[in-house]
Amino acid sequence: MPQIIMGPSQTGALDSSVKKQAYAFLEKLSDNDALPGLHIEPINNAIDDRVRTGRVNDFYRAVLFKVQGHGAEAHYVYLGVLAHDDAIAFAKKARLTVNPVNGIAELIIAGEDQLADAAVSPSAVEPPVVTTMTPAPEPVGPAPLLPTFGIDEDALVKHLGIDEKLALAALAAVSEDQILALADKAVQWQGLALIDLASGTSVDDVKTTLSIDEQATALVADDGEDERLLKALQHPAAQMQFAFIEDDEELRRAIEDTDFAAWRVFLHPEQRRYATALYNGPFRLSGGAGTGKTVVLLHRARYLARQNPQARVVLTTFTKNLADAMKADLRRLDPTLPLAGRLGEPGVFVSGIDAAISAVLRGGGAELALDIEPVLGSRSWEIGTRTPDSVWRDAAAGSELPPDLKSKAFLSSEYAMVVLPAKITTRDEYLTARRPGRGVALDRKKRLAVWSVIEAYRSRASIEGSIDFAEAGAIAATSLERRASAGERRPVDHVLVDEGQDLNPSHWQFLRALVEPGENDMFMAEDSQQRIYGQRVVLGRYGIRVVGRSQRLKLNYRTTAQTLHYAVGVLEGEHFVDLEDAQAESGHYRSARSGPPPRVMECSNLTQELQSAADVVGDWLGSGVVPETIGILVRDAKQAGQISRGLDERGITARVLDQGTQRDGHPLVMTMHRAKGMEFSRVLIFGVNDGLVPAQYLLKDLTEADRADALTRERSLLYVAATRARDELVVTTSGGKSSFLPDS
Ligand SMILES: Nc1ncnc2c1ncn2[C@@H]1O[C@H](COP(=O)(O)OP(=O)(O)OP(=O)(O)O)[C@@H](O)[C@H]1O
Repeated sequence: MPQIIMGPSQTGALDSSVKKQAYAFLEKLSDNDALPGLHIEPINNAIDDRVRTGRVNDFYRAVLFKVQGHGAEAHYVYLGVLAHDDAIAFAKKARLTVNPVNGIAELIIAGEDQLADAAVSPSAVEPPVVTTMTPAPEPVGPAPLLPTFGIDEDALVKHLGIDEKLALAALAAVSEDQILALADKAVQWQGLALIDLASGTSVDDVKTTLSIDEQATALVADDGEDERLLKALQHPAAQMQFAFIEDDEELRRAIEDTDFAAWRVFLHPEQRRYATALYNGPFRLSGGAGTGKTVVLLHRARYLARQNPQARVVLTTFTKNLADAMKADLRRLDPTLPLAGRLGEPGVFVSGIDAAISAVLRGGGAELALDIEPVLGSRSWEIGTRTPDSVWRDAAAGSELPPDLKSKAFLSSEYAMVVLPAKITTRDEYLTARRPGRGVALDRKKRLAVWSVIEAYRSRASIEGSIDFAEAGAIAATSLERRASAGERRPVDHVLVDEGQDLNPSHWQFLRALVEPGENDMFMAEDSQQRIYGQRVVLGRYGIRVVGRSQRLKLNYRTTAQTLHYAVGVLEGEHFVDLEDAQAESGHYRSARSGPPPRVMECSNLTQELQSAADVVGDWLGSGVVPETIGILVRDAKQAGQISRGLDERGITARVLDQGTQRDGHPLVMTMHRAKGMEFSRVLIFGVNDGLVPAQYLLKDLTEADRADALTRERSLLYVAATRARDELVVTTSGGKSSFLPDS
C-alpha cells in the first residue's frame, strides 16, 4: 500500500467538510493510488517532476510529491490542500531535495527568496562606499556575531550543509535577533542550526544535536534519486517536518483534528532520541521551561507500551492537575494506547504521585502494619485521614526552640528530608543522624528539642489515625521493598516522572521501590529552575544512580525569544542545583520564535492597574485572540478574586480556574502555582508588586537557609508564570513593582 508522509503544511484554515474530504482522499490514496477518482496528476512546467495534484472535490486539490523508490509501492509526501488554481501555482514551484552535505530532505519553494524579507542581508552591513581624498575613519558598528565564535563560511556550508546565501547573510548578522529573522525564513533545520550557533553552541555540538553525520550521505550516494530522497526524508532532522504516517487513525487525526499539535508527529531529533533510547538505568532529562520535556515523556510512554504491550508503565508528576493534563495529551497522542486503570496493570498508568502512593497503601491491607512500624515506630496502624499542617504548630507550641526552628516550614522539611528517609524512630537515632543539605547546624540541645516536637507530632497523628503525604510515601516505599525482598514481583516495569524537581525524598524512595533496578527503569524530567514546591533533593541519596545518564534540552518550543530573555532575567543572580547535586547548566537555552517584547505596566494604584489589565485583555479579545488562550496569573487566591471582579466591572468576564473548572469561552484567571505546566497564547501577570512577589508572609520566622530557599522558589514561581506565554507577555504592577522584575 502506498505510504503517506505528512510534510510541512501549506494549508490555511479549512472548514471541517473539506478536512473530511481531504482525509477521504488520502485514505483512498493510501489504499490504492491507481484509483481513477483520485486524479493524481503531474503538473506541466513544474520544477520538480515528482510533484502531483489530486482531486479532493470540485474546488480543492491536494498537493503532493510522488516518490517511487525501488519498492513496488509509491510514497506520497502530502503538503496540504489548496483551492484549485493556488494548488497548481504552488505545485509548480515546490521542490524536494536532498542536502548534498548531510543528506537531510528539504522542501524548497522557488521564487520565494527565503532571505528576501529577513532583517539582514550581506550588503546591509557592508561599510558604505565613501569617495573622498582623505582616508575616512573605519565605521564602527557591532561586530558580526557568528565569526566571534570562530565560525566561518566553510564551517557553515561545507561542514553543516547550510545554504550558501543563507550562510553569508548569517555570517554578517550582528545580533541574535537578526539570526532569528533569518532562521524564520530558512529551511527549518538550517534555521535551528543557526540559532544554536548564535547562542554559542559549537559546530560539532550542532551536528550531534541534529544527528548530522557526513558519512551518511556517502552511504546512499549510489542508490538512485528516489531512494536517496526516501532515506533523506527519514533523517532525524528531516523528521521535524516530514512524518511517516503509520495508520488510518493517525492519518485521520492529522487531517481532521484542528487541534492536531505539531508535537505529536514532528519531534526534534534529540526529543526522538530520548523518547526511544535504551538506558541501562535511571535517566535524567533536564531542560528549561517549554523545551518539550513533557512531550518526550508522552512519546516515551507510548514507545515503551508499544514495544511491549504487557509492560506496566507509570507516568507520574507532582500534582493531580498536571497528571490529568498528561493523561488527556496521551489520549490525544494515541487514542489506541492502552491506559491502565490500576497501578500494576499492563499499559500506561497516569497519576499524580500521591494518588499512586495511596493506591499502594490501599493494596497493602492488614500487612501495612508491618510497614508503618519501621517508618513511624509503634503507633496505631489505622490510617484514615491526612494530618493537617496545623498539627506541627500544636506540637511545637510549648517548645523552647527559637521561632525559626519551631516554624512549620523548618519542622516539616526536617521531618521530610532527614527523619523519614532515614526511617528514624528513636531519639538516639535522630541525635546522630546525618543532615546533609539542611543548611542549619543543630547542637545536641536543639536536636533533643526538635525530636520532642516530632514525637508530639507523631503521637497526635497516631491518636487521630492520620498520616501526612511524606509519611505515606515512606510507608508505601517500605511496603514495596518488603514485598520485593519476600520474592514478590515489583508492580511496575517503567517509571516516567515529570516535574521531578518538585518531588520529596519519600516520593523518590517510593518510585525507586516501584520498579526493579535495570534497563529503562526510571526516566525523569526536571528543571531545577522551576522548583516551586518542597526542598531540593539529591537523587543519589535515595538509591537512584543516574551518573553519566543525563541530558539537557535547550530549544524552547513555547515561548518567543523576547519573552524567554525576559523570564530568564527574573532568575538573574540565582544559582540552581540539579537532582544530581551539580550546578544546573542553563547556557544555550534559546527559542526559535520571535514576538513583541514583554510589556511591564507600572501603575500607581490598584484601580489604575485593574483598568490597565482590562485594556490589555480587551485589546486581545478585540483583535480576535481566542478567549480561553488568555491566561491571567496572580500570586494568590485573593488577587484572583480581585482581578476577576475588576474585569467584570469593566465588562470582561473571566473565569477563575480551580480544579475541574470548565475552560470555555473566557479568559482564565489562576494562581501562578496552578499555571504550572500549562501554556497560553497571551499571559498577563497581575499584581507583581513589592510585598506580594515574593509573598512576605512566607518569609516570616525562617532560618537563613530556609529563607534563601523560599526566595529562590518565589523567583522560580515568577519565572514559571512568565514562561507560560507562547506569543505575548504583559506584567502589571501597582504601588511599587517587585524587585524580581528585570529592568528590561
Ligand atoms: N517537537 C515539537 N514540535 C512542535 N511543538 C513542540 C515540540 N516539542 C514541544 N513542543 C511544544 O512546546 C510546548 C512546550 O512543551 P512541553 O510542555 O513538553 O515542555 P516542558 O519542557 O515540559 O515545559 P515546562 O517545563 O514549562 O512545563 C508545548 O506547546 C509543546 O506542544
